[in-house]
Amino acid sequence: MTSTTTAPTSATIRVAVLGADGRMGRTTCAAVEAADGLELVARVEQGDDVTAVLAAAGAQVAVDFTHPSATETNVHAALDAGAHVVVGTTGWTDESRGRVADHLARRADEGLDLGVIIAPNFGLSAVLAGVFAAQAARYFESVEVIELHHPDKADAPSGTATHTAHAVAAARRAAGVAPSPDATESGWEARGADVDGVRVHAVRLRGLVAHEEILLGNVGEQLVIRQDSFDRASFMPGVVLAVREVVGRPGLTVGLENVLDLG
Ligand SMILES: NC(=O)C1=CN([C@@H]2O[C@H](COP(=O)(O)OP(=O)(O)OC[C@H]3O[C@@H](n4cnc5c(N)ncnc54)[C@H](OP(=O)(O)O)[C@@H]3O)[C@@H](O)[C@H]2O)C=CC1
Ligand SMILES: O=C(O)C1=N[C@H](C(=O)O)C[C@H](O)C1
Repeated sequence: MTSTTTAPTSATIRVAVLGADGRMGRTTCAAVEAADGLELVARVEQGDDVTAVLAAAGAQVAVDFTHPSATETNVHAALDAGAHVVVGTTGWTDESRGRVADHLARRADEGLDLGVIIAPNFGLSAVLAGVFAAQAARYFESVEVIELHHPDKADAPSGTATHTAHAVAAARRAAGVAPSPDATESGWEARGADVDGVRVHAVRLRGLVAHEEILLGNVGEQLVIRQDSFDRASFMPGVVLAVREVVGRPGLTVGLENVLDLG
């Protein structure tokens, strides 16, 4: 059931959380309530009319931690309500991001400069791991990505690993590096997903939260870049930062590294 509060106070950013009953939603609601200058005005759940709830609550920023099948619809509904959006949910493609960019452009034409930040990972260790991997990628003959998660996760490979693989692939293309060598002739199902030419392996294991390794190899040497989120609290500084930033950052931003000026 949706709950809202009314009566805006001037200096605060009014925040709605979509997927409020989920693992990330619950943690985000608590982080928003604890953060200076943020006020939690709506907890939105499956079946709610997102545009109506956000408008009634006077939400300035919607934070989406729902499901890959729902997140794009939620973002359009939030933009219809005149809210900026911070998205942590995975499952985005060039096409769905393009439709959000078009929606933002239409709102800007109507005189409303809104921002959307889509970040596959809000954890600093994961953001830095992706940036470091992209920096290192051109210097190694081989690169593969392993992501490891709790077994209740809906999607594979993870949004973070997909984002990392694209960044690594782009860096290697820009530097003219050849594809990773691979003499595999059979058993391709054991070699992981092909994401932009980079092999990505997904592990699901009880006890894990969210973890990523980028393996880079040359003759006689290996570099392993690894990050671990042991607790969902690790995502919260990034979420709070994105909420504060998005109100002054019109248009679409993809990846927290760009908010942190690491991109
Ligand atoms: N960017 C980041 O740093 C992180 C991103 N994630 C991503 O966030 C997403 C959510 O993860 P997690 O919290 O673990 O998942 P959960 O399944 O724990 O929570 C998802 C919540 O969203 C609800 N929901 C589903 N569809 C809708 C909808 N259409 N409108 C509103 N609410 C909806 C679910 O309700 P119900 O149970 O009724 O279906 C549930 O309460 C995933 O895509 C995950 O990969 C996770 C961690 C960090
Ligand atoms: O589902 C999760 O838990 C996580 N999802 C995101 C992803 O798919 O990359 C971020 C983090 O890895 C946790």
